[in-house]
Amino acid sequence: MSFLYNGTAALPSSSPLATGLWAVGSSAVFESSSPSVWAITVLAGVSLLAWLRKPWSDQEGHKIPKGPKGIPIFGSFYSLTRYPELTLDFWAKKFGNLYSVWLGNQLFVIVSDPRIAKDLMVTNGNVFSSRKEMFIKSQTVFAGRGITATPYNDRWRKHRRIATTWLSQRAVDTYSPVLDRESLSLVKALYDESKGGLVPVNPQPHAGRCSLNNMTTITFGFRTDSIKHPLVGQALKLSREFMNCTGPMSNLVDFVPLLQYLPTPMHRRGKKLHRGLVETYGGIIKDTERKMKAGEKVNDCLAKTMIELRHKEQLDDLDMAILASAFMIGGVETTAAIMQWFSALIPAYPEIQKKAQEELDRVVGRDRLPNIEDEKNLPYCHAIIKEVERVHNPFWLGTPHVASEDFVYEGQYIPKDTVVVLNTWTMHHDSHRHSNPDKFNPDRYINDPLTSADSANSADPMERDHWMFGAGRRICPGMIVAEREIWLTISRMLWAFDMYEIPGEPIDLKEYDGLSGRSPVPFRIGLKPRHENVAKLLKGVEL
Ligand code: HEM
Repeated sequence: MSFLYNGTAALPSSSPLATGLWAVGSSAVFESSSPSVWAITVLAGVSLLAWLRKPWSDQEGHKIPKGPKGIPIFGSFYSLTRYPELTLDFWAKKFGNLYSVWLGNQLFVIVSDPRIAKDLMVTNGNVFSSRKEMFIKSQTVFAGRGITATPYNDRWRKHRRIATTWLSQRAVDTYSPVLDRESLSLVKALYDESKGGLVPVNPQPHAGRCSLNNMTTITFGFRTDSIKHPLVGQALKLSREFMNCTGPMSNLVDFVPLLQYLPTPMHRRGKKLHRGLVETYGGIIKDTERKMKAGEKVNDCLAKTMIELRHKEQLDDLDMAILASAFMIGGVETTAAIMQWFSALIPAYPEIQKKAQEELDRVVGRDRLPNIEDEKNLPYCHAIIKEVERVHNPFWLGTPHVASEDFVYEGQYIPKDTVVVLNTWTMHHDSHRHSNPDKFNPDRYINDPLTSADSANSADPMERDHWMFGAGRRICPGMIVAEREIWLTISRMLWAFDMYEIPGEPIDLKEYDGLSGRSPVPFRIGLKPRHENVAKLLKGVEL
């Protein structure tokens, strides 16, 4: 048995953390036509010098938080693998709740405690609300535009303001009928595909289309009518590729600047993804603009708002295409992943399903489906959703923030430009906050009636339900729409179906699709309608 270098020394090489380390690095860095040896030598020399000049302490002698030292040039990059959250958790146990990691020349500070998260990202939000302009995600894929990857500046404020006009509580109330319709359509699609409960179904593409339709309606004012619609495949492919290309700690080329001058496969993929986003979503916006100019009817949507505001807000075509892309990426894989993890997980817990269905029968009855107003009266169903989100946060590393000035926190130095990562895996598995954290147990949330959006404002950060939506001024602005959408789909699936595992087809809850965003690997489940009103009430529902 061999051991990994440095901070992960206790992890056996047979562990999932150890597999494929060098494979990740080498394929991510060089193309088959490698540059000449002397170019590599120069690159290595310059990178080594930069590595040696790193800031380890400030002028008053405050040191950066301790952490794994890493190796010259690459830092600890090779200790992170397909499961970076497990490595971060391992280091949190070794170095504490605030530690540092170097990846190439980039310093990361990893936050694994709710109080520190609040102190830094909320209380000192003026310092910790920026983003690093990552080479692949920000510079290549988003071309410096959009809201998600933009530093804390006026462009970000403008885009956040425009995004919020479509994501605030008031806005979401106006288009709740859309969310209502799409969740019904999802249940109907599952019912039809299972032939009324007779054949197994993979719910994933249906969940994907449901989230997609919500976002296309909000962003572009239209919906798709089946999972075979060309936009479904194209949009899901783009967001999957985005998840695979933009992990906050997964691209060495982001952290070793000289590699950015080499023709790496990742750079090529980033450029192709950029083109795909601009052609697909920029193309729809252009079409919308053409219709508006021709006096054709265009439903209210983000695209229409942007076109109307383009001169006042000085939005160019690229701004609009990338802001729309942020909705189509941020709002699709995320909510769909929660629906998918729920569907993968719940068949293993028939007693939890039964308890939720007894609550639904008691409060809602069988003559209608649950709706938004029912949520406050269905604490167990509400708790199931929070527990799915705790154990299967689709973005364990979230979108890191960046310190925009030097900061000293409890005697530890966090230099300007440090990337700050919320280590939500450790926070969601902290046994002081969540007893027996490896157990799927919705009861832990039974006395928590708050929405996640309200919970994020809890005075005591230890009371916050989970950290799936991030923290502080960059917290996910799509929380309200996401929660509403997830509530309607999951409560209605519980109302309509007994969900069970197909004999001989175990569902893998550990492996996943996607590098930075998580959804389960393909699986099938049985969906038995619970009573005859299911068919009756779904009759006539539009697919
Ligand atoms: C389960 C669903 C979702 C999850 C888990 C999720 C998660 C996140 C996280 C972790 C962040 C970064 C927060 C931070 O920096 O602290 C974020 C930002 C963002 N999310 Fe979501 N999100 C979800 C749904 C949505 C939806 C439905 C939209 C709708 C458009 C959306 C749009 C955005 C945008 C635009 C940002 C960038 C905000 C900024 O940088 O200022 N998200 N999301």
